[in-house]
This record gives sequence, C-alpha cells and structure tokens, in this order.
Amino acid sequence: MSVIECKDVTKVYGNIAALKGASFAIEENKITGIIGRNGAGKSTMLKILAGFLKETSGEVQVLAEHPFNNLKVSANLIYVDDQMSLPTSLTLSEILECAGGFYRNWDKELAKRLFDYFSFHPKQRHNNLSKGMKSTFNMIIGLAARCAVTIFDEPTIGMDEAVRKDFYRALLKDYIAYPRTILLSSHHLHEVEDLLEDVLIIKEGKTLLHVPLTDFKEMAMGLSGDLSIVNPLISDKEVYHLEENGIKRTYVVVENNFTEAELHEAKVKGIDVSPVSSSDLYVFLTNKTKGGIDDVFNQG
Ligand SMILES: Nc1ncnc2c1ncn2[C@@H]1O[C@H](COP(=O)(O)OP(=O)(O)OP(=O)(O)O)[C@@H](O)[C@H]1O
Repeated sequence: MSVIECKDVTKVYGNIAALKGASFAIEENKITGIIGRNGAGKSTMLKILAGFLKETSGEVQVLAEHPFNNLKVSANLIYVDDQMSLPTSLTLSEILECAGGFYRNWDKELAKRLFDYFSFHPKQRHNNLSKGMKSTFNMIIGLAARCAVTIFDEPTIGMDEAVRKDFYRALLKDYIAYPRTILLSSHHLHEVEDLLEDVLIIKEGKTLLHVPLTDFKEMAMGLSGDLSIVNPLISDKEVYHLEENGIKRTYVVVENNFTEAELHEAKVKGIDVSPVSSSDLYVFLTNKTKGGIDDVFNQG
C-alpha cells in the first residue's frame, strides 16, 4: 500500500522552479533514501510531504490526505531537520516531556535512554547546543516519536563520525522493532546505503529514478579499453558516463543488460569489465554537465 503519492508535483519560489514535475509513490513500512545533489529539490519535496509548504501544482497525498495544514498528517508524521523549531524557553527535558504529549506513540523510555547515552544535560537549552548536538537531540525526538511517517532531512549535519554511526544504528534497530515509513534524505548515498530498501534520486526538481537499492547496485557496468573496440559493444546500451583516458582509451559506464556471451566477447577482446559502485553511479547520473572540475582549470 502506498502511504505517499505524488503526481507531477511542482513548486515555484518566485522565479525559481525547485520542483518541475516530481512523481513517485512510497510504500508503507519501508526506508527510502531521498538522494540528490545540492539544490535538487529534496527539502522542498519533503516539506511539501510534511505539510509545511504547499505545492504549486500537481497532486500530493500522504496517508490518503492532502498534507498542507492537515491535522491527521501532522499527528502522524514527523519532519526532522537541523532547523527544527523547538521552544527556546524550555529545557531539553521539558521539551521531551512536551513531545510525549504531542505524539501518541512516543516512547519515553527510548528518549530517556538516548538522552543519557549522548550525555545531554536535562537543564540545557536547545538554543545553546552545538550544531552536532542539536542534530542529535532532534534525532532523539524523531526516533522516539515513532510516527507512521518519519522524515529525516539530512539529519546528520554537524554530527561527528561516531555519532553518525550511532544514529544510523539506532535508526535501523528501532525501525526493525517498530516498522514505519521512513524517508531519509542525504547527498551521500554511500553513507546511508546500508540502511535503505529503496532509493529515490531527485535531479533538478524531477524524480530521476526510484528503485530497490539492490537493483540500483546492479544497474551499471564499467568498460574500459580501446575506444574502437568498446564502441560496438555498447551501441545498444544507455550510456551513463564516458571518460576519455588518453587518445584511444575510454572508460564508459553503461546500463547492465549484458548477456554472458557479450561479457565474454568483451573480455576476449581485451576490455576490462568491472562493476560500478552505487555511489559512483549516483554521481554519474546526477552530474549536471559532462566533464568535471578539471575542466574549470583547463580553460584558456
Ligand atoms: N524559500 C526559498 N525561496 C527561494 N528559493 C528557494 C527556497 N527554498 C529553496 N529554494 C531553491 O529551490 C531549489 C531547491 O532547494 P532545496 O532546498 O529543495 O534543495 P535540496 O535538494 O534540499 O538542496 P541541499 O541538498 O543543498 O539542501 C534551490 O535552487 C533553492 O535555492
């Protein structure tokens, strides 16, 4: 069953089109990674799902309701980012108490255990926390709320390496014990891929791809060797990336629908065939322009 459905969703801010017709459906009780480069439209999309922003056009349904200013959606959904606005007059322990009154599945014990584990002081105030500590505290609220739809928008901003690892572990453990629909946005596929069931890639305001992570991992193959030999081998395949290494050598990343016979032929002809990591493929698919940073320094 789909918990979230978007059809042709657009969002325009002044003269900037942040979303240009995004369509996808998210199934219940899955962890989906919302992955995309800076400015791709991830936060805009997630804020629309959370009901904080209204789409400019298109259809959005969360828990079978239109989310904007919707009480059913806000009672069953939590959106966690680094700008979560929490009452400045309350101490951290008072904030946790209030959250307990708001979210009906609130796990007080879990919140307390995480609070102690990360060494927060009950009398501290959210405003005075460091960047990483704010993210950690927000994550505690996001996990303990146990909302049917839980959105973490780049939740690890500012967290050090050890805390990040703890966060991902806590998320996975709690999800296994209490399955729910979790959306986790990140620029870094490699950092979150062990957690994800599905990956939804947003590029320039549109959904580029929405597939199980296992499929994504096998989607591409890299071939490197003599250009004149590689070219005929890939003539019927979609090319995701092309790199010229020297006058005749090329490295090309293409869709992986090779037959055993084709792979054998490539190897016999001296072509190196290698798998492509999901994070490399993600970078290739989301590159804005052909070429790379080196081109900036090779002008003139
Ligand atoms: N409130 C706003 N007013 C005007 N433009 C905005 C606003 N919020 C976002 N944008 C623009 O919309 C586009 C998408 O931004 P968004 O924050 O959704 O992307 P993102 O994928 O979350 O980016 P990042 O990974 O860098 O956080 C960008 O061009 C951004 O500058």
